[in-house]
Amino acid sequence: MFRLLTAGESHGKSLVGMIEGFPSNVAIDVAQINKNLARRQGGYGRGGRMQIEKDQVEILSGIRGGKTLGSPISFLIKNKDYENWEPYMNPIDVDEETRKVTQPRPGHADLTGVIKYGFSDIRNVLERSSARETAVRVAVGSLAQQLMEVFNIEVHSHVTAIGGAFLPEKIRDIEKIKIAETSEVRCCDAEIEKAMIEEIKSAKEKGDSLGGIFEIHITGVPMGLGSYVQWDRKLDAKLSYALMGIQAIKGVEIGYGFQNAQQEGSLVHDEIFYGEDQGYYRKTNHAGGIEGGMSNGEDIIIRCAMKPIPTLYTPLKTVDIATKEVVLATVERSDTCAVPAASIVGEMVAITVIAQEFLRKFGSDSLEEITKRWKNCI
Ligand SMILES: Cc1cc2nc3c(=O)[nH]c(=O)nc-3n(C[C@H](O)[C@H](O)[C@H](O)COP(=O)(O)O)c2cc1C
Ligand SMILES: C=C(O[C@@H]1CC(C(=O)O)=C[C@@H](OP(=O)(O)O)[C@H]1O)C(=O)O
Repeated sequence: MFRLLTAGESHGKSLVGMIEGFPSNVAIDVAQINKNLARRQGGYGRGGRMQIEKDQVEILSGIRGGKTLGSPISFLIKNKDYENWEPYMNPIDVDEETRKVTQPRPGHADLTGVIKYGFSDIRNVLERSSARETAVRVAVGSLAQQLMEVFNIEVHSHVTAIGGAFLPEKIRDIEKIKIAETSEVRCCDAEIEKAMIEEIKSAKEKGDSLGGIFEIHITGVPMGLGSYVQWDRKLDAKLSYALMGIQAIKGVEIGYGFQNAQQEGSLVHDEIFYGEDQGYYRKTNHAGGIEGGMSNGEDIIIRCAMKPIPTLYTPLKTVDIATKEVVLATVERSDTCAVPAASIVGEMVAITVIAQEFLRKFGSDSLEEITKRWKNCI
């Protein structure tokens, strides 16, 4: 079981991550981390900031000669944009009155953040509440992903809805889902992809924004991660907690969660079969691979709903916190839609939870120890 902390302001010098409890002797490919960072920066609908940044991880500790040491892993991801923001973001010396932000954006952390922490400048809030922070969680997830790949556990995702454009069918063929990797909006259906892009174009023209839904599939997860014995050990609870922790995620569904609620049990529960070769198995997976708070050996399937981006180029009404006058909300440079980017964050956050629970079950000192215990169990 490992824990993680992230730090860093969006336009500060750097983002920082620290992981404690990651096992030793795991081979780490930095190129794979950077590939995931690049995937998170992509997707149709992103704003100008992504033209400035080219996220790359710099490992500071915990890895030697390409293998983990079991000691805390720390790393940074530089913010290239800091050069442009240094006068406003220098940790020691800034002119607090220049470019003060006082017009809170509905839907963002701005208003409650300044009141909660006692600020007169919304910049003090938006810098940390920004989803720039998710780059760190993607880097952490990339380490978890590399550990899980040793045990044939893989994570994939695809975007199933953007605004009013959505995939009408539920796709359960992982090879089809992988096609999303080549799509600008990470959708695996060419027609729906076109409709999604049109939705984003039209929102952008209007100065509006969009949300959507993405789906995560995790394959190869053995039976028994998580537990039914205590509420806070349930795998579905842990996954939803972590995924809800991603900025703008407002709904998490396991399997056919909401649709199951509208059907009779006989149509919902996945019948149990046994075969000499595969052991226990199911012919359906309405449960999304989790029963009783434990992985049941089927693919884990999770959907996440993302609300529309709060910053609007055609802004909504708000109240200026300095004058208390009704004004239009601040327009910070912004994405129009970041559902494709969020799907990468979702993948990496989900695989982090799976890795944590995997280590809880199979031990967490060295890769060799974990492998022995895993082999005894499968
Ligand atoms: C990948 C990603 C990119 C985002 N980009 C923006 C953006 O450009 N502008 C914005 O206002 N919000 C953006 N958001 C959403 C805000 O960060 C989020 O709505 C805000 O922090 C308030 O938190 P909440 O929505 O969880 O309540 C983004 C979220 C994600 C996951
Ligand atoms: C920087 C990232 O996303 C940012 C998330 C974000 C927000 O409010 O969440 C606002 C925007 O920041 P900026 O005003 O600097 O353009 C996005 O670009 C990123 O994903 O790396």
